[in-house]
Amino acid sequence: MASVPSLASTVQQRLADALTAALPEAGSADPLLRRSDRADFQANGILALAKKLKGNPRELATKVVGAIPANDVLKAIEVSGPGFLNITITDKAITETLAARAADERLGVPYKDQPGTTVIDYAQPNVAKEMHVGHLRSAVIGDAMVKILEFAGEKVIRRHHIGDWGTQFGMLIQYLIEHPHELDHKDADVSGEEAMSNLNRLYKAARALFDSDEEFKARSRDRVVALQSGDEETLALWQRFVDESKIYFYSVFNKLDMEIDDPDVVGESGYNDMLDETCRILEESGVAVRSEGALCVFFDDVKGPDGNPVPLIVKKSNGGYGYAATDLSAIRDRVQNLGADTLVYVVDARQSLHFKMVFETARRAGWLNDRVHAVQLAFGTVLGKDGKPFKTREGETVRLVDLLDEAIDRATAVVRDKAEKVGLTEQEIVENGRYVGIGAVKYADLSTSASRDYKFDLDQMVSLNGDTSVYLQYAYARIKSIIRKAGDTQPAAHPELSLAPAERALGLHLDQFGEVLTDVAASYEPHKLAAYLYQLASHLTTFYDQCQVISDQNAPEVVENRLFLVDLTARTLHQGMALLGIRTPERL
Ligand SMILES: NC(=[NH2+])NCCC[C@H](N)C(=O)O
Repeated sequence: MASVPSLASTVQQRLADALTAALPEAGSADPLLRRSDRADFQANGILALAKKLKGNPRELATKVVGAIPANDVLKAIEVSGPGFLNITITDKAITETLAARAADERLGVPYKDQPGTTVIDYAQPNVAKEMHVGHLRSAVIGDAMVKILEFAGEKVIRRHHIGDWGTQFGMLIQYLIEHPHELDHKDADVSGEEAMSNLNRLYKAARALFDSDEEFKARSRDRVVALQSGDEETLALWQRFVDESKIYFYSVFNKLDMEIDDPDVVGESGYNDMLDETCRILEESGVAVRSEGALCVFFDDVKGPDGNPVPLIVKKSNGGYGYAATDLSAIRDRVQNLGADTLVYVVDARQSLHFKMVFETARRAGWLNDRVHAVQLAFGTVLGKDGKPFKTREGETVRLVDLLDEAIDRATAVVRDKAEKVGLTEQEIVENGRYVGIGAVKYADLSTSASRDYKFDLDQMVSLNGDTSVYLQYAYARIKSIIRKAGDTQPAAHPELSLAPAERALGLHLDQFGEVLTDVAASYEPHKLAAYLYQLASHLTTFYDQCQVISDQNAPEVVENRLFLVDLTARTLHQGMALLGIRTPERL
């Protein structure tokens, strides 16, 4: 089905046409249309135009209004104040537009004008290490962006750039060689928890030995050399660490109700074969230069506290490669082999300097250019209730799984509280508890601008009132229960009916869904979608206060039109939440 133009864009177009007709000397001026409290929309563009044309704004405004041909979208246009236009839409146009949206399975949301290929780098934990709240943010924000971009028609390739390479593996592998049963499982289907606790135990033991035993340290260093030179036995053991960690990662992602496909997990090690060439190209083109034995890229605007330039080191003086060489190789791969024209990195803001230097280096090398660009969707730190970086009382990093389990427990209690009234089975309580708990965690993250730090506060997250996912999930379930009561039929719209103020407000908000999604797909700001959905639920609440849906007092077509409105609201909520990666249970 074709996309449905929003009423705002229809009005904008009519005003722009009238502007050109009435004031040809204005060229193509923007009427600057905004939603407004005084009417449905307000256009402020004539003020600026009057200044430019040295005319009287009210006179110009009157002229523009006179040039609008008769139509059944605009009910009233008033010139007000110094030369604003207050615009009211007809009820008929609102209902007809909504009916067109309802008839489309995409709710009339347009596809991107020129879809391209985006490679998005997100959900990138580190092998043999616990996942923490920072990994949660990357996963949650990244997953939402993947869904939003795909919905917009973009081709999206996911890359989970896990930390699976580095000198620490020498120590781990050497320890495993000397204690060969440390990663053995009791039975074949080992749980993620068990896998991680094995890795943790091994890591701690290896670390302790490494720090206390010089001979083990030496053997570990030799092991790094063996790993880097591709020794088969060493690589096979390294692979065991990766596989064991994946069992754990996948169990966490599964708990997060997130799909991660194994072929999309291309960790740092996946670029090993490219590192030499990447450095050779950079050196030969003069982008990178030798400095104190290391291969470096310098930037005019990157200096340390002492005023000396801080370079990006692509190859260390001992010949080793680091994080930067890998990321530069990944850019080449993503652009040249995967055909990306956009690269998105959902990574902690604390790595912003790294990405700034990596992107600039890639531009100098020509891998990024006018046609191919890269952005870091940088996110802030997760704070505890006290406003300090999130730590346990003992000062340790909080384990992600513990948090998720606690969120699910709290949410299950909330669901259970109301379960009897709704008539939920035990199985539904458990399932809904998961959806509400995981939804709460995701929504808390997605409803604040990613660049800001946010407080991880479970009490607030599962609160039934306020800007939370449960509030939205209840709004959805309530509509579903009304629709079930009405007999579960597909309600039709009645454009001939006049609308109450709360119906118009709800309707006009519903009409903005596509615009919001287009904006979010372009700006990488999923919090705008969360804000839109919260406002939608708030409009719905006002609507319930002011308008009865099913009532003997209402004519049957009023009932049906209201059912139509709430049904479209439910579909919009469902679609919007799904794009944020959050489920909306039918009964709650
Ligand atoms: N291409 C990248 N560097 N992606 C980000 C990787 C994040 C890294 N594994 C971390 O835990 O901090």
